[in-house]
Amino acid sequence: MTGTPLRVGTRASLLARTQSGHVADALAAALDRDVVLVEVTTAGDVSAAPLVSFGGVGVFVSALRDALVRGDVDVAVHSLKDLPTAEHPDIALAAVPLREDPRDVVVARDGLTLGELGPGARVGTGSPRRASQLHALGLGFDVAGIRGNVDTRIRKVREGEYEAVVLARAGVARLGRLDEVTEVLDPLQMLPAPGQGALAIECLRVRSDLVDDVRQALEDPRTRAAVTAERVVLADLEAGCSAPVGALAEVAEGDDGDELWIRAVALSLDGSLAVRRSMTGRPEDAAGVGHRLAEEMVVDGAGSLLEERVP
Ligand SMILES: NCc1[nH]cc(CCC(=O)O)c1CC(=O)O
Repeated sequence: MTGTPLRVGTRASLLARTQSGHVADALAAALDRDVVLVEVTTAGDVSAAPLVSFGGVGVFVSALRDALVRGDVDVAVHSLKDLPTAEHPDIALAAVPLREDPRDVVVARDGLTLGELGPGARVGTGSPRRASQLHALGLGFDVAGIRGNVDTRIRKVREGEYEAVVLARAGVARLGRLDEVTEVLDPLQMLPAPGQGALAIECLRVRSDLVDDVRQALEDPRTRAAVTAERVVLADLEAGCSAPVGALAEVAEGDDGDELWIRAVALSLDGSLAVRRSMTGRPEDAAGVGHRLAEEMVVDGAGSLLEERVP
């Protein structure tokens, strides 16, 4: 290996460093180059305030993007679900690697499942999407906000502060903590966040050779199609609706080539109202499928879920 090392920017958390480390190894092998990880601290890592209080989804992402734009790093690795749906003018989503299992999981006391927890059980999540779907189960959970990394959240169950927490399986898996999981949630009951379990590898658009190399090295076209459809649904619903949204698309071989299947839900915060829809289409038309699905959901009332039910 020769030349200057490729600088891969990562958040400093253990989860981020673990997933970025895998990306760095894969890039080093595919490009036959030295690769170094560069840690970038983000507002989301520093503040313990609820995420919604300081600008929502973009907080984990902007510091890494700033480092790309400044030229401090060549490549940035994010959890794709943390990316804002709007494209950045100067930054390309160079690659979407094969995603992990996108489902949510439960870590509950005494090995319990959600169905085995009693009414009034205190279940921790900081995500409106998870909170509303927990309420929608109708089990009377006391859904309470929680912050902190995966480790902290699991510890809060151990220490009795919460009877259960809901987490992304992908994050728990990347940290090697799957033995703590007491239930893997069926997407029928808990649709994951759009892009959950997938990584986003970004580079500056002007560095088109690097964009090509990174795509060649890491891209999984089926994951790209799936997350494209999911994120289009989110973007379209965000335009006319601030309700929590879950979406999960899968691409599988059909009789006539690959087929994309997507399910999505938008809910009122208290979970009492939900619009659920699914659709199939071709992976090449992933964005089109997402647009049509969102349109059907709006016709079904997704846009007015929150306005009518402000608590
Ligand atoms: N919200 C923060 C966040 N961003 C990505 C993951 C997990 C990994 C992933 O979904 O790719 C998590 C933790 C969680 O939701 O449990």
